[in-house]
Amino acid sequence: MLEIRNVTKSYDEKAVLSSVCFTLLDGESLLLAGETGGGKTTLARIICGSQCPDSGEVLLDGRRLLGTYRKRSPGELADIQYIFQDPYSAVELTSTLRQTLGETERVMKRHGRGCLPMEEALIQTAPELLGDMDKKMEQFSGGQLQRICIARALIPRPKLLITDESTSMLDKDGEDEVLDVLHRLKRERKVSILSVVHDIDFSVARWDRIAVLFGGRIVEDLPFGRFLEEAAHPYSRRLIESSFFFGEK
Ligand SMILES: Nc1ncnc2c1ncn2[C@@H]1O[C@H](COP(=O)(O)OP(=O)(O)OP(=O)(O)O)[C@@H](O)[C@H]1O
Repeated sequence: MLEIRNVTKSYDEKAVLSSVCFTLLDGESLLLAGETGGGKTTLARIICGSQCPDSGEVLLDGRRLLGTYRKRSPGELADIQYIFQDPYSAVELTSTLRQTLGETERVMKRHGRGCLPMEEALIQTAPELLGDMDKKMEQFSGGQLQRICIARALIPRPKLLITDESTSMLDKDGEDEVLDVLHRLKRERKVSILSVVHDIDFSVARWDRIAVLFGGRIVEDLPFGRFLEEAAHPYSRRLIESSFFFGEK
């Protein structure tokens, strides 16, 4: 279980996160929505260790995780994997699929850690690419690249996947395929998912919970199915209205 306790973060004395608290249970999926520039990515980076909070704690299975990558053990780093918004800049485009996935396998082995073989990871997210191991990354579509990034993230056998606007650069088909993969991983491999989003698509009712970050705090935290009716904070209501105004995707 992931537990965030009173996390604060300021940039140049501007408070971005003020005492953020929430928990994410094993195998649970949480959408983290909030205003633009509201600190969602900062919070996600603090959880995975690429940024240090000013104060507060991140705990995984009751263990306090230290500030940044350098202070975390290989096992703690393996436990939390991050999927970036832009799959094109998350990979080396001139490398082959085999090199891309093989590098993560090698790093895990170097640290003496067991891992999911790359072919098995690919079967979970993009089985149709198993015959394309020697193709270069630049030959794949954005949706395929994002699913390759998810396969790479599975190799260390993580407990938690953090996705940061990971479908926002994809077309509708690519988005649907990535969401299908994430929900299947949660269901079948019991991976917890924390998904940072700008807007909420209420037609994809497969998330367990929605939390809303506003003014540096979590102002709403409800089961997905109760959010439309029970969300009370004005910003949550705005999220709902804009979702219906612009039409569900
Ligand atoms: N390294 C940094 N140095 C200074 N300011 C930063 C830094 N990273 C983020 N910020 C600022 O902190 C605020 C929160 O940024 P963050 O990216 O976490 O928000 P967000 O909710 O993910 O935004 P968006 O929805 O637009 O992606 C913004 O005002 C941003 O400009």
